[in-house]
Formats: sequence, structure tokens, C-alpha cells
Amino acid sequence: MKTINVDIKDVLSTVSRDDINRLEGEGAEALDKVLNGTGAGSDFLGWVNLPTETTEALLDDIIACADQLRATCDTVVAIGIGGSYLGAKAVIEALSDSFAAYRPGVQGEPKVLFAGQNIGEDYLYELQDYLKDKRFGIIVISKSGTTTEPAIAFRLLKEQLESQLGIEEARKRIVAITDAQRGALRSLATEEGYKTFVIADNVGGRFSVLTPVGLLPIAVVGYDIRALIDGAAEMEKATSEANDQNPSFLYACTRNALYNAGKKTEILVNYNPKLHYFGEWWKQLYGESEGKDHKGIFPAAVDNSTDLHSMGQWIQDGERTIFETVVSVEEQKYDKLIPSDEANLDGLNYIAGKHIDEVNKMAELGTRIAHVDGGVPNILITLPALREKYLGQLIYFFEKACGISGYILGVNPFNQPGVEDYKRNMFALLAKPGYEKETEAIQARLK
Ligand SMILES: O=P(O)(O)OC[C@H]1O[C@](O)(CO)[C@@H](O)[C@@H]1O
Repeated sequence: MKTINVDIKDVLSTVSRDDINRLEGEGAEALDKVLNGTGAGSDFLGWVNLPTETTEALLDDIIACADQLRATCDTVVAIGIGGSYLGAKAVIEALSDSFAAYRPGVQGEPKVLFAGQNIGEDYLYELQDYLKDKRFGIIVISKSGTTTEPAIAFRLLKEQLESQLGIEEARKRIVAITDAQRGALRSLATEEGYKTFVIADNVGGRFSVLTPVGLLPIAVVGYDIRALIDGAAEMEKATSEANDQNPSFLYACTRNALYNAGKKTEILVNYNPKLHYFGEWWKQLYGESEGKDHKGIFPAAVDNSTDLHSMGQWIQDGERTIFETVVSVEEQKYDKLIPSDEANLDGLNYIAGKHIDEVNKMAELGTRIAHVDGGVPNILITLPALREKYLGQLIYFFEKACGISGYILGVNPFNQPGVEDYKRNMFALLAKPGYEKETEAIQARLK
């Protein structure tokens, strides 16, 4: 079975095997909390057995719904923010042609666009303008059903779809994914009679990519969600014991040893532009899970070799408080060789006949050596290829490691109390009903 691999040898000049091994006791307790629900936030462990417990019936239902949207729409807008957006975006980007957005739409292969992940007036204006002559559908995703950004986008696009198609037809092209009972989106979906999928209470947004939240948009583009779940199920099985053969356990113990050694920022590094959004998904997963009680590794991400020409200087030579986790993709989908040129005016003939990826891999290896020599420890994660199964493995690997790592750190990895503060201020500033006292207080501060 081909699988992802974690290699920690390039951290050992910063932390020793003993430093890592010393965390294995805490790591074993942390894994036990994740597996047996004995730690803080244990109401949110529904993701742990999700891959092996996902039913064929649910996958059939998601695929049937996706097929329905594929048959009736040339564009599907997935509305959501944070965990209700980033997982689907990450997987779709990883699997898609880099220029898919610029290719003409093909019947039965709708383009999936995203909205509700920002409050950009121009973004929404331009999206609506683009959709004017499109046969579009909507997947609206919000676990709480009350998040402002997706609610605004949905209000606009629902109105547009209804005016383009009529209310009855529009209802057939809207799918809502939300809580089983609670929230404004659940009430609205019931009232309008939309097709719905449920986000289980015990699965937090940032752990929800392997639920309909991620699976439906991914299936709409035509990717194999069964293979994604199969890969995750393989990793679920491979991460159940507290030893170094468990890649999540190894990664969680290693990154905590590095944190204890003063490495406060982790940079997720890719050498494949298709993994940009995987970095964004990972940042939410680790940032919301670990950044609390004034602790936690700061999760950052770079896309190399692009960012070697911008952030590379800082990483090589700046403050030595960082480490890197490199996600390296072994096999590429296509072959492309560097041509020979008789005049050789650009001096590139020394690499003529080589695969582009061979050059990329040397950039990767050269950078890893330089960064390790420069005092930046590296964890190396190898992914056999950008395919559904391996992405499923990678997703689950990071989720399991995140639960273990958060418990080793000593925080509740499954809440996010800090994100409420900006919302309270925003609601106060917008004079939302129910926030009268906060409105008064914040206005007084601004005088
Ligand atoms: O799915 P919802 O409830 O709209 O939440 C979206 C995102 O907002 C947050 O709750 C933060 O505000 C994230 O944890 C979550 O992924």
C-alpha cells in the first residue's frame, strides 16, 4: 500500500531523539484522549472514526445530489467560510487543472466557485455579474447556520437565482449543509424545502472536510470521494497506536519538541502550486485548534519555489524561531522535459532533457539542506501523488496529529473561543439587535 511518509531526521540537529521520546508519554495520553474521548472538548471527536464509519448510503446520496447539480448547472457556487470552505477548496485545487478556470465549461462538469469566504463588495458584485448568464446552483454551508459572511452571500445569490429561474426552479438548485436542527440556515432550508445534508454536532467545522461539507463540492467537480474516504480510512487505521509507526503521533511529538526548544512558528512548505489551499486549510486546522491560553505554534505556509524569491531570505537568515514541514509530492501527473537549444543563449542546456520535476526536486533538496544548515529544522512529509486517496490520507493524518498535538500542548483543541471577539465588536459596530450595550460601549471608545 502506497502511503504518506513522515521523516524527522532533519530536526535532529535541533532536538534530539531523547527530546522527542520524552514527549511520548504525554503523546500516548493525548492519543488516548482522542481515541477514548477523555480529554477537553470530547464532544467534538466525531471526526475520529468518520472515515471508517461513513456509510455507502451517505456517499450514494452525496453523489446523486452532485450528479443532479452536474446535470442542471454549468456553475455551482459553494458558499461558506473557514472549515465550511477550505477543505473543499484545498482538495479541488490539488486535483484540478491549473487553468480550469479559464477553460470553457463542459456539459456535466460544472465549475465550482466560492463565495461567503469574505465580505468583499467588489468580489460579490463581480461574482453576480459573472453569474448573470450562467445556469448556476448553490451549495450553502454553515455548521452554525448563523455566520455573517456566508449569510450575506447566500441572501444575494438566492435572490439572483430566484429572479433568473423563478422560486420553484431555484429551490431545486440549492443545497444546504448545516446543523440537523439549529440555526437560521436550518430554518430557512426547511421553510424553502431545500435538499439538505447534516453536519453532525460532534464534528467541528475545521474537521469537517470528510463530511458532506467537503465531499459534496468535491463530488460536483467530478472527483472520487470514495477514494478520498478510503485513503482517510487507511490513515485512521494507521494512527491508532502510540508509537513511531503512527505518523500522526510522530509528527505531533516532534513539533511539540521543537516548540519546547523555542521554535514558535511552523511553516508548511509545498513545491507544487496546487497545494496552496492545502496550506490554507492546514493553517485553520492548527491555528484554531492550538492558538489559545497564550500558547501555540503559529502556523504559516509558503509556496515554493515561488516564495523562495520573497520569504526565502527571512527563512534562511531571519530570527531562528521557525521550523518547516515540507509536503513533497513524489510523482507528477504529466511528463514535461526541458528542451535542448542549439544556441544555448540562456545557458540552460546543462539541464536539457531533464524533467521539470527533477529540477523542482533539486530546488526542494537544495533548500532543505540550506535551511537545515541555517538552523531551520525540517520535517519531511512525502505524498506519493496528488490523487484522492493520498489527499484523504494526508487530511486525516493532519487531523489526528492536530488532536494529539493540542492535548500535548495542554489546550482544548476543539473549541475556538477567540474568534468570537471580532464578531462581538463587528455586531456592536453594526448595531445588531441584542448588542445594544456593546454598541454603546464601543461607540464611546471611538469618540
Ligand atoms: O460553518 P460555520 O458555522 O458558518 O462556521 C464557519 C467557520 O467559522 C468559525 O466558527 C470561526 O468563526 C470556524 O470555526 C468555522 O469553520
